[in-house]
Amino acid sequence: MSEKKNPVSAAAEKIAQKLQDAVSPGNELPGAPGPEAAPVDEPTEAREPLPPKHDQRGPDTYSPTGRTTGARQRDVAQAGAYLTTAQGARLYETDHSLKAGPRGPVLLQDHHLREKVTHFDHERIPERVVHARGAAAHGVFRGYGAAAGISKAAFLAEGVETPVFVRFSTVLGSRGSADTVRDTRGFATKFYTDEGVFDLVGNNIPVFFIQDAIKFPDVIHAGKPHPDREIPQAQSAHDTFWDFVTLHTEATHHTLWNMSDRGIPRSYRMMEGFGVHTFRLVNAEGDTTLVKFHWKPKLGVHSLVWEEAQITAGMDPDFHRRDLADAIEAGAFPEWELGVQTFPDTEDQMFQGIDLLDATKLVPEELAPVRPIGLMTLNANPSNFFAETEQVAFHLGHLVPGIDVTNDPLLQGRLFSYLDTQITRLGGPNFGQLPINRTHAPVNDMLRDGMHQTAVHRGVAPYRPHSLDGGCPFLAGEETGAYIEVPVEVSASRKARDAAVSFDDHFSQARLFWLSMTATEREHIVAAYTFELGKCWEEAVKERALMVLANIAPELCTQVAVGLGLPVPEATVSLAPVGPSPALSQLGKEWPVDGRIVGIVTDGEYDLDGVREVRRAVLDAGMVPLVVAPAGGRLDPTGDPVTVQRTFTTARSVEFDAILLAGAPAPAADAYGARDAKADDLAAVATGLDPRLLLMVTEAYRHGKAIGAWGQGGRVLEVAGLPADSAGVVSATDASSVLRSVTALLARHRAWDRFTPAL
Ligand code: HEM
Repeated sequence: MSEKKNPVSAAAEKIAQKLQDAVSPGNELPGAPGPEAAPVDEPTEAREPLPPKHDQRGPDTYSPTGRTTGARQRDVAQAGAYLTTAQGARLYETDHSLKAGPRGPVLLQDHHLREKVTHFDHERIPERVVHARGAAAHGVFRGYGAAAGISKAAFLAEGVETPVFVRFSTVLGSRGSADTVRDTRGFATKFYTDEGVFDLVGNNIPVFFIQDAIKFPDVIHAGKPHPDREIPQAQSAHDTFWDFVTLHTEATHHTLWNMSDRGIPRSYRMMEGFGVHTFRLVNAEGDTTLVKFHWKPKLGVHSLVWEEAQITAGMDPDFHRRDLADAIEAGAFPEWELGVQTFPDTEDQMFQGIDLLDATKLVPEELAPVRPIGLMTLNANPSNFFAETEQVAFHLGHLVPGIDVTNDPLLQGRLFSYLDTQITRLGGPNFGQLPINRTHAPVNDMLRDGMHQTAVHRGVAPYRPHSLDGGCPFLAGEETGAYIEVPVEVSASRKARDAAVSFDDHFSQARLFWLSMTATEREHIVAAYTFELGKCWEEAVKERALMVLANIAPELCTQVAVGLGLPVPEATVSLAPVGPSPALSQLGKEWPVDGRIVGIVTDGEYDLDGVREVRRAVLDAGMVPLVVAPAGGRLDPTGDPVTVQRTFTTARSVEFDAILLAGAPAPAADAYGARDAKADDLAAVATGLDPRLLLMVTEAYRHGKAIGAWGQGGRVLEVAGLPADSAGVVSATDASSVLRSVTALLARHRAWDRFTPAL
């Protein structure tokens, strides 16, 4: 089968299958592989979350009498054919409570009722105080060995494979908020190494709002909804956020990234990740190197446009979550290379004038290239959201030999905060025993008791040294043990609530970022500031924000001021003499098109052969075709049927990366949809085209998406007023040449020429 030769294509086909509108049995996609037809090089077993090795350790099953003290937890969860109570008693009824007669009061003795309702009453745990909304996946990390000279961490050695669990998140929103809001994204990775767990808890933005963790409660209080009415949800477009970031101008650089396209990623699969802080690596000889960690996505870094992000938040609030899960389920496993920028571990911990302990600063890749040291592949979805994604607990203090922290004051505060919050969030100090948090290395600690203790520890002497339990745990040597502090000198100084003078520079790198953007990206930034500040109520906050922008770039400040209708202020500092870092721009590069979603619009009759052909070609290119028609069901059911996956009632342009027009569907093909047509769409109806199709096409055009048409499809372009020679619009006589041109456009993500930058 061709799917076996081309796993990407097979993966795309499976995504297409997954994305179908409620397809009835027997209505499968023609040619779609069944579950048994998984691609050969992606065995289905590999997609199962790997059971923690620690599951087999002694204490779980130990009992002084030699019998097990209970079934192992994984056997308890839903084993057996009968419905039971939590105690394993089989139930014959679960829909009626025990009453004194059919119409009588409920009896207190009904244990099944009380157990069921009580457990339900306690099902929720507090959401994370930040990063509450997230999605996660299992995978594997494979070391390249390129870091062997600078770190003795065993999992970085060549060819070593380490299971990982990654959770992506937004920061400000609650658990139920939308995925596509403008925000920073969390990118936290747990490596289950043979030497213990290593967590890399980063973001998709390489700098942070604040330089010292003591301000974290403040920045989060400012960014979260206002405490009186708890609005707005999951947004920074409100007074308190802008009040904070303009009073604490160290936040300027991170805020600028949020206002750029990085604040609205197209997919978790298309985001970079950054460890943000500088870490210290230690090699076998004890030599140290300072590093910054980077995750580079194989699919490139891509973003939504703002209107698209807003529409998506309503049409599909789970857009990113769904995208990640569907891709993995289909075998289109997302991949990132882990890389490091390396710096000499000098006494001042500066690199070319950049303070490596200041988390509001990045080091341009042109000055310190990112050296790849391993590859991460996400290849399995969690089996249970709560057990895994919700209960996972990351911590910067989870370190392995060869990786150490630095004195970055933001990092130092984080070392305290995560364990502390998790004790509340996960209900006690034993959350490390939850399956998703368990290390895969053997454990022999002296931590005892506490809420939710599930280990049955042996012996009487949980202290060291001891002489009672017939063997005292060994201590590792300095070379192999973790938490050996690198003997860096701590300069004798006076205690002070203070920071280094270099921390006072709040604008130079914001300017560097601005200068690194293309004209189109700058226009998006101007629009984002104008939107966000336009949502603020307090004039003083807006004026202060303009003063901050004047210190970054006068042209940015002027454009935003025009949009807000406010005077342009003078800069309060002289503009920093910095140059651009072209690596920071997302544009001008070409990337693989794997997993891109292509909508194929048909009227249901015209050129169905072209539709079949283009659908097959989209799959062969590793992309996902979704057939859109006026009504659901199957087209040409007696011939070679084509399944309709979206109708004009369920489809919206935001779901597609590109649209192919194979026909020109008429309105009122479905009566309900026709009623949807608004009065101002009547003109469109008069043209003989379904107004919802015109909305889809004009929206896609506004969002810079590639649009292709052939045959009857060309009429849609005409009615929509899109000349066939406009940027990113392709018209030809046959389906294959249209798809060829559209695929080439997709490699650049959008038809960027369609935006007409003023800057
Ligand atoms: C470079 C700066 C920072 C980055 C990159 C960062 C990243 C993250 C990420 C990715 C998460 C979500 C982890 C998950 O998916 O479970 C998270 C959660 C959290 N962060 Fe940070 N953070 C930063 C700064 C801080 C600071 C300064 C503090 C506190 C002083 C802090 C406190 C927290 C807390 C309390 C949570 C919730 C943890 C949990 O409930 O498990 N973060 N952070």
